[in-house]
Amino acid sequence: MANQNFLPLYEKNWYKHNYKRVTESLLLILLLLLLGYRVISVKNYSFPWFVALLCESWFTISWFFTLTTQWSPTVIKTYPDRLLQSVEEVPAVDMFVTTADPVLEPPIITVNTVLSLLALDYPPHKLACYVSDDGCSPLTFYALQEASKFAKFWVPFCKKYDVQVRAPFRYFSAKPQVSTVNNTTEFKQEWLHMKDMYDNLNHKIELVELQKSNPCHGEFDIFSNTERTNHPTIIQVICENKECLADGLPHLIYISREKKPKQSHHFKAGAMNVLTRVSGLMTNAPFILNVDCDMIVNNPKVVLHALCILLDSKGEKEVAFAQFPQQFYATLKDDPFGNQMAILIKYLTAGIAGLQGPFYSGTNCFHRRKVIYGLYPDSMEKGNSLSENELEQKFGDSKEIMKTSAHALEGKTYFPNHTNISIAIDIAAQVASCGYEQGTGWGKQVGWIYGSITEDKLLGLTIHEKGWRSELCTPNPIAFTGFAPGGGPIAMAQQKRWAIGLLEIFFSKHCPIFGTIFHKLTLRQCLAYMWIINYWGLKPLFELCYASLLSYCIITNSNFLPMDQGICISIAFFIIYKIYTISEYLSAGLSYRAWWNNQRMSRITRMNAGFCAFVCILLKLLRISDTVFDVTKKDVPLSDDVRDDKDAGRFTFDESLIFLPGTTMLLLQLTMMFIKVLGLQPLMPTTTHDGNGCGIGEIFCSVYLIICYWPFLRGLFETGKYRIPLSTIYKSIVLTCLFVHLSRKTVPA
Ligand SMILES: O=c1ccn([C@@H]2O[C@H](COP(=O)(O)OP(=O)(O)O[C@H]3O[C@H](CO)[C@@H](O)[C@H](O)[C@H]3O)[C@@H](O)[C@H]2O)c(=O)[nH]1
Ligand SMILES: [Mn+2]
Repeated sequence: MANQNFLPLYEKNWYKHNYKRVTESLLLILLLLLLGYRVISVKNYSFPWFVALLCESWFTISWFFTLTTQWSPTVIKTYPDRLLQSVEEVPAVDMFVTTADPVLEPPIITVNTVLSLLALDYPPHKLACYVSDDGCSPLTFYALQEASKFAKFWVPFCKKYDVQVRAPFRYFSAKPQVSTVNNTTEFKQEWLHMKDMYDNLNHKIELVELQKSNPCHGEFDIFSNTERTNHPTIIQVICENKECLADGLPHLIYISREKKPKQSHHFKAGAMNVLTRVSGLMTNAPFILNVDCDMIVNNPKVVLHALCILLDSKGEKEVAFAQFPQQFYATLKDDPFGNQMAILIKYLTAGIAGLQGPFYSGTNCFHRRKVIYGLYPDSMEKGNSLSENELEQKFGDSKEIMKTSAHALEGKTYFPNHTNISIAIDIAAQVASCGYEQGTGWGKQVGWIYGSITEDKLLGLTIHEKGWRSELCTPNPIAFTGFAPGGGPIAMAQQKRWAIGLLEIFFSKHCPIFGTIFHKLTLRQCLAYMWIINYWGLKPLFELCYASLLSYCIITNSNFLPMDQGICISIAFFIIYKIYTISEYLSAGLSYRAWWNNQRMSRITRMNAGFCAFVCILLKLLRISDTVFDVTKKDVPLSDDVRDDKDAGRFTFDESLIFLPGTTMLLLQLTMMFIKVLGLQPLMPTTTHDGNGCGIGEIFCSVYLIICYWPFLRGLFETGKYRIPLSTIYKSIVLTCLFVHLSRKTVPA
């Protein structure tokens, strides 16, 4: 199947940001200077001085992670035309969609994602779409059935008029694009007709949702007496392209794996493993695309772009997966919640792509099935034939799974009876049961690896550790777009989950440092993994500590920032860093406002989510409580013109403890200002050093922090969901008093 031509199917170009590199190095030098200054100025030695030294050392290490990660960015260009010329027949691709809760993830969203997949520009008989429903919801099933009926009209319409965005809610939310092809009455009529049909579909799904009348009759019988956490496996073939028609539709299969109460289901990773096995029995495609239920296809040629990488003669031997970035639709202006990650994608992700390859981000990714089955790059050429015994140990005792897995590992890409999907259902139900994985390699050496709620990073890491590379693919138009949760409890909980998951990886045997020492993770890739673990999980603690130090110094009238010329280093760092980040935003075509919003939000999210994640990890390490994957709530997207809503960019709060660190930090800084302004600081402590009280530097930082926490400051006085709940405020007051009291205790009378 490899590309016979000599022309590569994709090209990779490294580019240099010289100016950026110089600034980054300068910042590193300044940080080192500051550390050096702290160490040599013996006369300043004091408790705050040492804590500051510790935090700043960590910030220096963090900066080093960032610097190496974005040092050598790359961009690749794919050539789908060359691909089509060089292969006789394109390979099959299995597509996985996961959904977990019909309330948090309204079925209409999943339906749109599925429709955008069914309408891909790729031979439909080579595609199969598997939807995993961890919610075991008849509504989701019903919605998919209706969607499949609608798809019979929608897919031909999209292909006929070469529609770009094939998720109807996005397509109909914009005005129809007028071009010469579609500026006809015929098109206009069809457009109206399709819109009518879609509205009808939407209406039907909403109606069932409203009536909550679970349609538990006929085909829905299977859902009677089921509970979300207690039900047998349900697998239904919603649409089967039996004759393998090239103008038919892809197969569509609904799967709700067996659940039993009190059994660990491993959240999304568990769902992905069931999907892998069931699809292995049914279609066993050599490539797997997986998306979250809200990640719609935005570029119908994605499969071709991904295959350019995976089928390229070099890529075929080295590249395990092709990752597309996570980008978002219907985004708010100027990124008020700092969650659009534009800068992260532009600089850091591109930088990682220049190393061993981008992290697997859980969605928008094409995997090789054999790599998921545990293949090493060295076995790629000779193939990997396992004995009967080994197969059983790894893949479990289903004869069919053993057979199909062996096929996949040996690279026999076409499953012999790929038309007999319905026949496989009974066996499929068996491999989707909760007991199947017991004593097998699933979740350990095979499939999605268990042990972290950011299962994506963990799987990607184990693949990189085997010596595989990965590639980042950024076609134009953007490949996939998804839903970005706004600012407030939902986003905060998501950030916390990421932080927890990354810390879980750090504190496990899969820690990237071991990956470099004992396996084939390259050093710089290890540093890139350390960058992400640090950014979400570790650094927030030091930030919090640094911020508390500020308050401590103001209360005790001491200082931790240099009082002499040393302060120039800090000031220079602050100014250059700010200019550096502003220029990053401006050169990415973003505004000052977007820059400021991101600066501010990164203080807020890091401290709140990061600190809570740390507490959760402590509880886990102490075996007091385990971590859970809380699904992010997704809203049905509004059309483009409705989203100028003034309140959309306002921060919201709820009772959750996640806002406690931030609220406390704000109250603490405000109290400090009061103490300072009213002159309530203790007199100059009988210091051992030169005895300067707290200086202008501390005051400046404190004011800066208060400005960053503006949404919280407003939250103290707002109403409704924009208000910080009183219970949180009370708790923060108690903590603040405690902090002030303890700090004062340390001052000798
Ligand atoms: O028990 C579960 C929990 C979640 N999911 C699915 O997992 C996906 C991601 O969940 P979401 O709540 O949207 O989390 P995000 O934080 O938005 O997801 C990001 O982070 C996750 C890891 O924390 C990755 O798995 C995702 O791919 C990545 O997009 C969704 O399709 C869910 O339906 C399940 O199938 N079963
Ligand atoms: Mn999501």
